[in-house]
Amino acid sequence: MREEVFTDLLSRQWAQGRMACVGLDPDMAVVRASVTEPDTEQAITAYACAIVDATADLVCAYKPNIAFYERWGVPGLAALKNIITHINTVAPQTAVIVDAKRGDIASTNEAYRDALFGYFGADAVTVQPYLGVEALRPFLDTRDKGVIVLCRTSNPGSGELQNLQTSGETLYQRVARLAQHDWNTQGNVGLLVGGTYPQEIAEVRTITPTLPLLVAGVGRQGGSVGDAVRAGATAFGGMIISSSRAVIEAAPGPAFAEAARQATIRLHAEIEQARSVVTA
Ligand SMILES: O=C(O)c1cc(=O)[nH]c(=O)n1[C@@H]1O[C@H](COP(=O)(O)O)[C@@H](O)[C@H]1O
Repeated sequence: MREEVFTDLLSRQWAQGRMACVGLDPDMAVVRASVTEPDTEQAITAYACAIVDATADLVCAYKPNIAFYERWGVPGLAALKNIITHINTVAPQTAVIVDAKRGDIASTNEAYRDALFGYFGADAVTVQPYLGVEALRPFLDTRDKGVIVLCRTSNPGSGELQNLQTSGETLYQRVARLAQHDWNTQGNVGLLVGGTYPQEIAEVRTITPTLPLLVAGVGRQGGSVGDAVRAGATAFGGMIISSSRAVIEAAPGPAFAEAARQATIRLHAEIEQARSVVTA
């Protein structure tokens, strides 16, 4: 496990104007079209590491979703480990958020914590709060590591549960309030908000003036980067704006890495443009 504290990594990146994040969710058809390595572990590793090399100066974080590695079994998980090691080597100031959406009883969460922070070396993970804060303790008590709690997700059906009214507020507002006032005792909690719901991002930001907000759902899911940033950015940054397919699948084929760089430049520019309005 490396020593860097997640929130320190983030603050330094924000201070340098970086809020973009590239989601490393490799689709095997795209990988095969883009690199020549026949072996699954080597192909996924080569593909993702080339994207890292092409974008590391532009982003505050990378967000591999573990599902895209687990689906290939041992070679996929070995590739994920290789990629995180590569990021730590070539971009040691860039955070790695492993998107695993974990959350189980506390003893099982201890096993998830050891796998994600210990074995894989994540700086932060995504978790779901459905079992309550007591169950999330193993993550929350790892104070150097970020714990990003699903609050208002980007998918069309997210309101089915997250919009339910609970004591005069919605469930996602309640999650935001608990995160800000009760769960963040170690200063390592963030919230996931969907870029497809800027109004809800604004509500969450009102409830949580200080927590980092991870935004997914811009790019291929159609969320507006500008609307998300205007709804949730703070004077210090405050957000991690993540895009996966729109960046890493920008041009499957030999020029995939350069195309990913150009897509990341556009993402960064959209963030910058919206931030200039926020901070003006
Ligand atoms: O936790 C997440 O990152 C997440 C939350 C959410 O509400 N919506 C969402 O799309 N995600 C993840 O963000 C990534 C989105 O990928 P793209 O739609 O290709 O940018 C995937 O890894 C999703 O699992």
